[in-house]
Amino acid sequence: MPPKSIAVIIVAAGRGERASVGGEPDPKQYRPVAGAPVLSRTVAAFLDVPEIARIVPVIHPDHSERYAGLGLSDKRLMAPVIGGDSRQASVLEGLKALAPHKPDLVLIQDAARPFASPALISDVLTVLQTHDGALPALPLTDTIKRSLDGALVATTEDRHQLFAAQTPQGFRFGQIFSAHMRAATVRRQFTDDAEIAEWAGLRVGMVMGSTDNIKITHPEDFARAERIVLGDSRMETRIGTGYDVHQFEAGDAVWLGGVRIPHTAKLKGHSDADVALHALTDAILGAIGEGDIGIHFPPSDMQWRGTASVVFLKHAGLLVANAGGRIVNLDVTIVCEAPRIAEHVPAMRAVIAEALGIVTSRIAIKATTSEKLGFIGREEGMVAMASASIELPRND
Ligand SMILES: Nc1ccn([C@@H]2O[C@H](COP(=O)(O)OP(=O)(O)OP(=O)(O)O)[C@@H](O)[C@H]2O)c(=O)n1
Ligand SMILES: C[C@](O)(CO)[C@H](O)COP(=O)(O)O
Repeated sequence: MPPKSIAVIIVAAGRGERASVGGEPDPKQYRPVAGAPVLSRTVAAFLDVPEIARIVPVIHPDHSERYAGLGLSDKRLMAPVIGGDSRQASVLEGLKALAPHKPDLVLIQDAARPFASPALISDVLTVLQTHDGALPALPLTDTIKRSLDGALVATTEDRHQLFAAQTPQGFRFGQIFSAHMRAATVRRQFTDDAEIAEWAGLRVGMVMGSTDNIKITHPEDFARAERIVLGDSRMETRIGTGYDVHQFEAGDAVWLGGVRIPHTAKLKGHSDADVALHALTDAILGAIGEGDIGIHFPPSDMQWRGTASVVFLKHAGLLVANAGGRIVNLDVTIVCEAPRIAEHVPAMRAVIAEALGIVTSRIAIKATTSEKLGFIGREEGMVAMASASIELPRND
C-alpha cells in the first residue's frame, strides 16, 4: 500500500480572551513562550514530522499582519486561511482549503497547544490505522463535582470513565470533512472534532495524551509553558569530581564498584578499599558541597574498619535526596593493568544503581591501563576517577 498523505490544520483564529489580563498587545497565539511565539512553536512541532505533507494555518481576519510577522516559511506550509466565529467554523475553513489536495488523513490541532511531541503525533497516526478517528486524552485525576450554580455542590460524578480530550485529533479526511459539513447545518456547537466524529457515527480510538500537551487558556498557563520549555528554574545542575588511589598488598581479590573480583592481590585500606566507590562517593559529595568521604567516615574512626564502601555511597545518595536533589549521571574511570574490568561492569552498575535508587543508564564505568607506566604500570596500586552531575534546588 502506498503511504498515506497526511495534512494538518492548525486552528489559530480565536481571540484568546481568557488568557488576557488586559494590556497585552497580542492574543495568546502570537505571544512568546521562552522567546518563541506560541503559534510558531505549534507549527514547528508538525514541521518536525517528515511524513506530514502539508499544513494549513487558520487565522483570525484581524491577525494577518501578526501572522506575517512570525516569518514562518516552509514549502509544506500553506498560505493562511481565514477562520470563522467558532473553533468548529475555523476547522471547517481549514478542511475546505485542504479539499483540493485530497489528503488521506488530517490532523486537527489547536494553535494554543504548542507542545505536541513527535511521539504523541506518531501514536495518533498509529491509532488512525485501525479507527476512523484518533484522540489523545488523559484520564481525570481530580474528583469531579457537578454544580448547578457554581456555588453549591449538587452531585459527585464517577470519574472512572471520564477523560480530558487534547489535540492533535486525527481522522480520515473524507469522513471528517463530510461530518463537519453536516455538523455546520445543525444548530448545535461542538467543542472538538472527535465530538463531531462521534455524532456522525465514526469510531474514535483513544491514545494516552501528555501532561505537557497543555492548552494555553488562562494567563498563568504562560508560566507553566515557560517551565515546560526551560525546565524547572528553581533547580540547577552541579558537577563534582572524585579521585582515589589505593596500594596493592597480599591477598586474593579486590573490591571494585561494590563487586568482589578475584585477583592476585588485594587493595590496602581502612575499609574494603573500593577505589572506584570512593572516587564516586567523593564526586557526589563534591557536587553537593558536602566535603569528602574522609570527613563523613574518618579513617581514624574504628567503626568504619573493613566497612563495605557501598555504605559510604548510600550515605552520599541520602545527602543528595535530603537536599531535594537528583542524580543526573555518574561517570567512573578505573585505571589499572589488572584485573580485567570489562566483564564486571554490568554488576558494578547494578550495585551502584541499587545503592542510589537510580537506573543503570545514568551510570557509566570505564577502565583503562596506564600502558605499563608509573606505579600503576608496575602494578603497585590502582586509581579511580569519577564525576557526578546532580540537580539541586537553587539556594542563592
Ligand atoms: N473562532 C475560533 C475560536 C478558537 N479557535 C482556535 O481554537 C483553539 C482552541 O480554542 P481556545 O483555547 O478556546 O482559544 P480562544 O477561543 O482563542 O480562547 P478564548 O475562548 O479564551 O477567547 C485555539 O487555538 C483557537 O485559536 C479558532 O481557530 N477559531
Ligand atoms: C479541542 C480541545 O482542545 C479539546 O480539549 C478544546 O475543546 C478546545 O478548546 P475550547 O475552549 O473548547 O475551544
